[in-house]
Amino acid sequence: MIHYETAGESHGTGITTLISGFPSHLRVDIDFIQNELVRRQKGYGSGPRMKMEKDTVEFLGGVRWKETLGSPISVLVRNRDSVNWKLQMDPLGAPPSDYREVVVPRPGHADLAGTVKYQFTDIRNVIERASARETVGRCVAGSFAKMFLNQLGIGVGGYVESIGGIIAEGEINLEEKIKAAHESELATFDLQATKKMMEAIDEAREKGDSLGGTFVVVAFGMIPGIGDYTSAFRKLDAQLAGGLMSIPSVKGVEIGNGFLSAQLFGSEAHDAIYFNQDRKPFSFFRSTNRAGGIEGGVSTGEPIIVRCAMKPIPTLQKGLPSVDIAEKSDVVSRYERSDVCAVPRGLVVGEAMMAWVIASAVREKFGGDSMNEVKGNFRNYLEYLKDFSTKKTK
Ligand SMILES: Cc1cc2nc3c(=O)[nH]c(=O)nc-3n(C[C@H](O)[C@H](O)[C@H](O)COP(=O)(O)O)c2cc1C
Ligand SMILES: C=C(O[C@@H]1CC(C(=O)O)=C[C@@H](OP(=O)(O)O)[C@H]1O)C(=O)O
Repeated sequence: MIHYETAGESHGTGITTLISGFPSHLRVDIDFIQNELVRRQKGYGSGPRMKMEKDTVEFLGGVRWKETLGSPISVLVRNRDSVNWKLQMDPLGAPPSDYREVVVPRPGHADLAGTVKYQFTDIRNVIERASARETVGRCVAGSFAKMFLNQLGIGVGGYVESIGGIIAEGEINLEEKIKAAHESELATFDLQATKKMMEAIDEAREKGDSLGGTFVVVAFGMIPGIGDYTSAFRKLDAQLAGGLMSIPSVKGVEIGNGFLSAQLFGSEAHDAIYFNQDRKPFSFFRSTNRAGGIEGGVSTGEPIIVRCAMKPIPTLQKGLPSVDIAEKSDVVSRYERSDVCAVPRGLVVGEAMMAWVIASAVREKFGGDSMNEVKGNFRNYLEYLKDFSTKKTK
């Protein structure tokens, strides 16, 4: 029901995002959207490009006087770096006489597979669109999803859990971890680990290498019944896995205790069901949340917890063995510039994707053309949950 698409190359004019399916009268908080884009640019380990860009949204359609109109929303974020690529990226020009095609693919990037697929000889054509520059558009779309969910009391946040095998630790709850992460240069909550992670990033940079890590994204204020067990494609866990896995360099997605649960007895792995009349609107609850808030592809009402693993950045200053696709000769992969570690930036994109997937399932459940209608349908459902919790059926 909601849909987004992005267009644009990393060094072209900019990234446009076309978003459809949001109701009218959704308040648009421009400061919030801008702040999300600032968050996506930050993080120790970011490369020179992030100092160059100053991502700023320009609305081209769908928003009037700080509210959505119900029509498709079109947003442009310009690439500041594009001034340095005018001739190389000119949509209507021709290659400059001194132009040299990129012929050495980077292992780990889309370079070789993308070039052979689209029958290019110039790897530049792949680099431009496979670049995670595109994720600025995801964060624009995700900001709309977050603003929509916030109106219904659902919030999405997250934190970096590990970088290069250094794991953040601390006996604090999820909300506290996320709050602390907002203050940290690496979006993590453990000060000691942050220091070690920064040292590891420095070491990787000095060695011409790169690092990956893990981040955790969480949705709070969930109600039971979002997503669907009746269709493979509408399962919330499947949608989340797809959305988060689509982020460049994310190679693993885990819902709740996913991989750990494979080693346990059932009695240790599931979340027993309890009842407490004082809990409103839904009186059924769990004292653990090993399932990460989803059973059978449907939200249980507990927070949704998803962990993602990002592989190390593929562009290495020291290079990796590769092959020149024109000459068919052994070479070392090329380097211009790059992030050394992008896990804190990946986290922000992860939050955007989680918000998008949940907003999509919420839109599907509650329909409505205006925010009033959405909220009315939502309130009716809360009433139903209350009845479900209080009325005995036998
Ligand atoms: C926020 C973010 C920033 C990234 N920055 C870089 C970068 O500077 N250099 C690079 O080679 N890869 C970077 N990547 C990763 C590549 O885009 C990614 O590995 C590549 O597109 C291949 O896709 P895959 O890893 O999903 O197979 C970044 C990823 C994200 C999410
Ligand atoms: C531009 C962004 O990320 C880029 C993602 C990226 C890659 O290969 O994925 C490579 C780098 O770009 P460049 O080659 O121009 O230095 C990153 O800076 C961004 O996130 O806005």
